[in-house]
Amino acid sequence: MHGFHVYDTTLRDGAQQEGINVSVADKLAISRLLDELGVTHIEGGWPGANPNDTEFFARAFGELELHTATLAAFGATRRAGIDAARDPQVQALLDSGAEVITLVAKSHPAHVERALRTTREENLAMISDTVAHLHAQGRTVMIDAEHFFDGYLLDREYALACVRAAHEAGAEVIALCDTNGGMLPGQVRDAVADVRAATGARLGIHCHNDTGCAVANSMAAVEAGADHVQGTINAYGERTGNADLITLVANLQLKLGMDLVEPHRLQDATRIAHAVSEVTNFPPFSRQPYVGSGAFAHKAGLHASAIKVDPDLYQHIDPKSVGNDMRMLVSDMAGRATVELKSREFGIDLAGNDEALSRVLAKVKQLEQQGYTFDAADASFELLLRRELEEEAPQYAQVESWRVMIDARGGENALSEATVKAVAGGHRLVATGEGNGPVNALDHGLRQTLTVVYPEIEALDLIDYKVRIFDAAHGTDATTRVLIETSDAHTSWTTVGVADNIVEASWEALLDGITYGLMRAGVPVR
Ligand SMILES: CC(=O)SCCNC(=O)CCNC(=O)[C@H](O)C(C)(C)COP(=O)(O)OP(=O)(O)OC[C@H]1O[C@@H](n2cnc3c(N)ncnc32)[C@H](O)[C@@H]1OP(=O)(O)O
Ligand SMILES: CC(=O)C(=O)O
Repeated sequence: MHGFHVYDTTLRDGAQQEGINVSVADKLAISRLLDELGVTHIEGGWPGANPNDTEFFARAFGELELHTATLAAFGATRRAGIDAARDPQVQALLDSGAEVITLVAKSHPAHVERALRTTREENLAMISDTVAHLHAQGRTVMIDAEHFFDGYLLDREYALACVRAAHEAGAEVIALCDTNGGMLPGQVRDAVADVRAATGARLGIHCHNDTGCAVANSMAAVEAGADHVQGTINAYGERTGNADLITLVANLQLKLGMDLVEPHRLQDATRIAHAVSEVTNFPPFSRQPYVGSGAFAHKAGLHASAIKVDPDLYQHIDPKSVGNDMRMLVSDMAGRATVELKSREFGIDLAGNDEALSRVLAKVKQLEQQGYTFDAADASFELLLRRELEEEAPQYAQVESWRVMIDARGGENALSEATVKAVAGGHRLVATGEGNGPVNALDHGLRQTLTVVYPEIEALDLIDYKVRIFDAAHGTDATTRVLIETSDAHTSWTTVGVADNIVEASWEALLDGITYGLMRAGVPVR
């Protein structure tokens, strides 16, 4: 009896995604995260194809201490017309030291004849010779049967012959690949069931997402008897990507009751998916199933009112089982229940306080109509809430005035200037900041003015700035919304400002960003 394989190909097929470029150090870091997730195999790359992948294997065996995963090296069957033992590409796979070697093999007649430019018989020999050679060297060999489903639909007998050639030569698993990603679940289910019955081989599944069905197709294959699934973290991969491995594992484990990874590892899935995003430098996708920041976020007021009774009424699993959290989003679609639940996130209990709930809700709806957006700016909502309630948000300074001057010369050397006047800590403060634009200058001016009394401001950084113009047709009368993300190096928060000009909207979002940061850090009003 063999165990189910959770085979990760983030470092190989995931790295085939447009825009991903991972160094050896990145690959080592991702491998550690994959091992924490509990995958059984990490496909590290194609040794011999590029220096990075060769170096990865050379370093991985010395530097990685893997607990759940085995490293697999990826390569191709031998070239047509040469002995497997004399093919340098096959030798590089052996030289990598990997215990598991996965070979991509053709199983579609048109690919054999037109891409490989060889005969069907020679392709079968390429498969069996290469598998037998690597097997004889003591390696576990797996096959990625490329374009399997398209080939199967065109010429079932030939596709089966490729699977049999690999199986009989000693391949442990033959992963059937939907290389072009064009299959639908019914087609995959039928083909896998048929191949299994016809060959008796152990089957795996490798799907791409071109029909948006990579996970569904992989599930269908498992239901038809495949016990090896391939996928990538965050669904990275060639074109539209591969099956999202975390979604797949969560579906199989939480929905079908399969025992694939230890529950405490799945409970770390959100952190791991986001940590991989950090390494690849691709921002996490908020609507990603299970691990997206929005996967358990609720905006509609009616949802919140039911969630107040029982969160399970509007969620398909407990978010904690994948390390995620439920969140309430406050917007003009909110009801009093939304405000009550959101306030609870801030440690404010408004249960039964209908007057306050209605007041805050009315304010939110009125401001959203003017262009504010609180579902994207939690920090501004918390400040609004505290300002509306008895326990006011701290007011760290009374700003008397601010003004900005823009250097009309423009160009690289032109600096804008902002002067901010405020009263704080019993002093009247005035300072001027410079910046490479009016908002940058205002940010510096505000900080320089308040730092004298609140040196904690130095730990706060503006990390993102977004502008949206409403009613652009009104030209210079249009409304501007600014969202500013501020960070204290551990976490970040977003504030919103709306005005009929960009500088005023930015000022509001900037001041709230700093106020929120000081409040969060527990800084008292001085
Ligand atoms: C479906 C997939 O995603 S499989 C993974 C694909 N990944 C990659 O291609 C990334 C790494 N690839 C590379 O670095 C390069 O393509 C290399 C090093 C593998 C080969 O580079 P080159 O030697 O310059 O060859 P090139 O890329 O032009 O052509 C590939 C060769 O492999 C042959 N080939 C293709 N598939 C297979 C296969 N399954 N088995 C054996 N040979 C194959 C082709 O016929 C071609 O042979 P030819 O040079 O005799 O015409
Ligand atoms: C092997 C592989 O990556 C594919 O067929 O898609």
